Amino acid sequence: MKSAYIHIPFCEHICHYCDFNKVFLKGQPVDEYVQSLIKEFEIVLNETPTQNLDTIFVGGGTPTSLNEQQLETLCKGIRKYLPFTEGEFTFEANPGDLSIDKLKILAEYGVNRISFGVQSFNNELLAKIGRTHRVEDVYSSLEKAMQCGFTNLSIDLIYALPGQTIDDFEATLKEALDLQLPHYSSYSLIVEPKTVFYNLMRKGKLILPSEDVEAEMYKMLMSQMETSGLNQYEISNFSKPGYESKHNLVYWNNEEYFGFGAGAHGYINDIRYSNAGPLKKYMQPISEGKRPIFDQNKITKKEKMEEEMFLGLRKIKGVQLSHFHQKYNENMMDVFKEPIHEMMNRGLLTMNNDFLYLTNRGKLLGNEVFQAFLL
Ligand SMILES: C[S@@+](CC[C@H](N)C(=O)[O-])C[C@H]1O[C@@H](n2cnc3c(N)ncnc32)[C@H](O)[C@@H]1O
Ligand SMILES: C[S@@+](CC[C@H](N)C(=O)[O-])C[C@H]1O[C@@H](n2cnc3c(N)ncnc32)[C@H](O)[C@@H]1O
Ligand code: SF4
Repeated sequence: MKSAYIHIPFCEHICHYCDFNKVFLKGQPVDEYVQSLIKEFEIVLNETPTQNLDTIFVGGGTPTSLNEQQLETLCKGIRKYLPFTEGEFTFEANPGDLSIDKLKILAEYGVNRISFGVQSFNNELLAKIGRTHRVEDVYSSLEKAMQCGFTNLSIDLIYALPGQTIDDFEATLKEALDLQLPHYSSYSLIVEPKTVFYNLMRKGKLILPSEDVEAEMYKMLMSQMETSGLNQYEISNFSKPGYESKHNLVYWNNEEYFGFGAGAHGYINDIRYSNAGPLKKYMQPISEGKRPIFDQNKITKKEKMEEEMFLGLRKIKGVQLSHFHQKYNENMMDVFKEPIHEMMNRGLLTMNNDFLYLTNRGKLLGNEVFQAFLL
């Protein structure tokens, strides 16, 4: 499998929790940015010819903050330069941003999956975390998307938000699940440096649910998803059979992908790289026909094996011993003897005949487990 990620770094508002690479849309050189992206496709594909991509993911920032014309130009450029015939083609969207005209353009160019940043079904909480959409927008956006023929729809939720109670999250989950979508992602809030929430926290003005409450919310999430027939396939991701996000599985399976756009990261021919994040630093080299690389690293075999574990253990089915042997010609139980034993003794990892995977307790302490594999 091979993929492409394309980053659109514009947002019509900045949420209080978000530290992704993004800028306030107003006054930005959006047309020039779209042209730079297309030029970047051309430069990179020239340098690294590729047979076929299995998935494309346009994320952000907010891809749907582009206007109709910009969306169409971008989609045309994608289809012209990226070798993609069939597979998963996702756009991220903010509820309320998608007009029928925009949806028609996406459909026309082969987009077949939309992931909406819903976050919560509580209008008060939405306002508190700095979102501008309201619950009504979620319903109208989903309805429009379905009208335009989209069936592979997903929503993102965040839990353990400031002031959020277990009952509140339960109500949000119920509304989300009543929609009977084929895919859901639900992340626990991370308070990231340089965000509004971080500053509030430092001043002691951010009241967050306790760790115990957060763990309760996660357990409730898993059990409600299961009751609704959704299969947990990764720490934070749930789907109906066949609707797992193939793009994200490329990351967790430690496979390769191009990263296009400001701040995007990629992994091609054993090199992990990231593009320059600030718009000017991204666009300048491209205008001279050069790649906008900020940093790159050749990945050694040892690092590759570590990443295989670090990423692969996020999947609920875990990492496969026979696949590891086939890929690296090494025995996983030898290479990672110590962390595997330690994590198994602590009841965080377990094993069946060919898979090493997280226990229920391990799912709650995932980050500790993943870290242990960085030798
Ligand atoms: C970077 S956003 C981009 C998509 C779109 N602009 C949006 O806001 O929905 C992708 C997802 O990351 C999640 N996310 C962003 N910041 C987060 C944080 N600090 N903690 C937990 N989840 C976060 C949100 O669920 C969000 O939908
Ligand atoms: C947090 S995930 C949400 C995925 C969503 N839940 C789904 O199922 O499609 C998506 C975000 O991760 C970030 N992201 C993903 N791949 C990336 C890459 N290759 N380079 C930079 N950022 C990336 C982007 O900010 C993007 O909005
Ligand atoms: S969460 Fe989405 S809309 Fe909000 S600032 Fe981040 S990228 Fe923009």
